[in-house]
Amino acid sequence: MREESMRRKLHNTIQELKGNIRVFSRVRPLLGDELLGMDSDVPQHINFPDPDKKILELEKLAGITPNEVCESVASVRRGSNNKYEFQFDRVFPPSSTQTEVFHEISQLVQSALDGYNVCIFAYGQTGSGKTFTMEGRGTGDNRGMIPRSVEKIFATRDDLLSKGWIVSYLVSFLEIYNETIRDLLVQSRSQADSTKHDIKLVGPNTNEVFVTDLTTVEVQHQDAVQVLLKRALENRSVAETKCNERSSRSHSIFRMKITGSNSVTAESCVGLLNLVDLAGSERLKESGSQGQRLKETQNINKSLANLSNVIMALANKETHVPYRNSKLTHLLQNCLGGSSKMLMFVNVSPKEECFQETLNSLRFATQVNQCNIGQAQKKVK
Ligand SMILES: Nc1ncnc2c1ncn2[C@@H]1O[C@H](COP(=O)(O)OP(=O)(O)OP(=O)(O)O)[C@@H](O)[C@H]1O
Repeated sequence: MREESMRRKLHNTIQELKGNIRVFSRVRPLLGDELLGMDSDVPQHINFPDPDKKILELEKLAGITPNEVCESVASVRRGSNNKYEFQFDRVFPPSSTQTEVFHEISQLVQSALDGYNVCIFAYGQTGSGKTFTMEGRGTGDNRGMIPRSVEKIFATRDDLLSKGWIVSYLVSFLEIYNETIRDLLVQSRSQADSTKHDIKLVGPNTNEVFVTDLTTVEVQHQDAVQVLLKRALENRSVAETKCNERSSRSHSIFRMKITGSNSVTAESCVGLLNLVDLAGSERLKESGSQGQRLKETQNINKSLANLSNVIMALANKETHVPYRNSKLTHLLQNCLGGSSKMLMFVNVSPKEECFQETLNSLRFATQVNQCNIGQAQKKVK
């Protein structure tokens, strides 16, 4: 227990020094047909030169016009032979397992249990492994960050109860598609399509918001969360057939609110864990979108740009933070900023043809990594 509390303290100290914003990069392996004609299952244009696993090097193997690649970010170095070096808090090569990745975020999940607001994002182009990282595949070793976080949270339950805590866990799961909120936990699909949801402040003297008419489920056991995740997946896949791979075009937010009160010590605390699978980040120019797709891409670009604007405004301590400019940041406004902890995965495709998008994603992540958004505060009464 002492070791655990020391680890927690160290995590909080590191996070405070970093300003409570961390960035990890994860490169997925080459899969299926992508391996055809390749000498190896490891991408040749992405190198991991650093034994400490903090540097990712992108190398353009065959002709790219240097001007095509805008390098304005200080920590991105363009070396010879068109090499671009990026430094993050942690870099996960294609061989990394879900267990290894979760190990690096488990202290943040602990922070939500300790009464912090925590946001973990997956950012990257379509097909780069965001959903695999967050939700994972199946119930075995490929389980993603959401089920693993839930397991960690429930693993502490008995210990908390034995120490006199009364705890409750409230789960919601929604998606934002074309700036419209859709409840992923509804029982009836027609209800999901017909209900309009708004974002409102919980009270006059708080920046805490809630979504009107959103299903929130109190869960007593981790298996109950699995049932909810399955329901969300079904609700999403139905929409997908109607809206053409909609899940790639929407942001999804899994939220767990952990409330605890202890009558013995007269303590209470509330933590919020948000696990956010962002919509594919590909640029308009590269995506060649038209019609409905164009509208989707514009909405995605707008909301991702606004996420970046919010982070920059927080880092620059600006008096106005433009939370309300998109549903995503409006919804997360009390989980981004001084009193919260944030981590961003930048997911990377190993395909060489995705070089430009990879570069765009890594540049975005580098900007986020350079932000210092201040110290987090626990919400303990
Ligand atoms: N680390 C990994 N190991 C094995 N398979 C992976 C890994 N990452 C991703 N995949 C597989 O690659 C494919 C694309 O991944 P995924 O669907 O997670 O991408 P995505 O970024 O969420 O895309 P979208 O934006 O379309 O939702 C999936 O078949 C997924 O199972």
